[in-house]
Amino acid sequence: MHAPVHDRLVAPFCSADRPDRRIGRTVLRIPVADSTNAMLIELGRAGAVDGTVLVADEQVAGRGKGERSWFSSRDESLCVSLLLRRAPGRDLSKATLLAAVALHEAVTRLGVPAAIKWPNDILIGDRKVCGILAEAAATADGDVDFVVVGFGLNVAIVAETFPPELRGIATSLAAATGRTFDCAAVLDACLDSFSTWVAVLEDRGFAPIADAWRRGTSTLGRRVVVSDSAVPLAGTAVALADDGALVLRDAAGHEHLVHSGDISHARPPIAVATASR
Ligand SMILES: O=C(O)CCCC[C@@H]1SC[C@@H]2NC(=O)N[C@@H]21
Repeated sequence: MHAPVHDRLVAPFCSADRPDRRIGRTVLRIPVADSTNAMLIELGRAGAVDGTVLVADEQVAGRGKGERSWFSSRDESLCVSLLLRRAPGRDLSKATLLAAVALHEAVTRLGVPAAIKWPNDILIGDRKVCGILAEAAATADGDVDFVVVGFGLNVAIVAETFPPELRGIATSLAAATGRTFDCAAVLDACLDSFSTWVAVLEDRGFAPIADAWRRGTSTLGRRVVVSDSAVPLAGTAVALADDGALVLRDAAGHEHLVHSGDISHARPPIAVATASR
């Protein structure tokens, strides 16, 4: 049985106490987390303030999308969660796309060409360098109390360290570029970027986030396959709807809204299965 999260926190390794920052004024650090998302939800229920960031040196039960686990490597990847209490950041679908925009910006500002795959994977080439999982915590009445946005960013993992099933589909900043990156500096860049984009959302609404997402994505215009839909669904990704759904046009010209789930980018030629609305 673990001690309560509060008792396991240690001094942060990146610049904490930055009042200028919207996200990460308070950075909490834990040597070993099961899941930073799970722990920050626990801290949020205990009253952690809006914008609190939790970073783990090591994460042993990282949660991925769709009940999957998330692989990380001590000192070679960032496992980070941040807490959004205030509207409109507390909206799960907005937070999901905002996180993609913020992390895409942080990675490209580090000089690494990257792209967003719908809804919020960050790719270098065709390989995933960063995954994002936004989770909502509910009040007793069932309303959203706060949202926790977690991201796992592969900073310095070398190709051979990835488990066999991830080799060929995952990469890290260092593996993709041959350069050296410092986790603390990368975290700083990410928190600066989150701070900027949360402020944009609060001041100007969601439209600038959606526009930045559209500029940063490699999904639009591509043929994609929805892997976990009940009916086989494939087609061309033609737009991002205002609510963050992906608009998919199938071979028959019918448009489908994909609100959640996983897609894969297909390389042509593909056999396009069609499905009606
Ligand atoms: O499947 C995905 O692409 C999402 C992966 C999200 C992983 C991060 S690592 C930090 C945070 N804590 C977790 O348990 N998951 C997220």
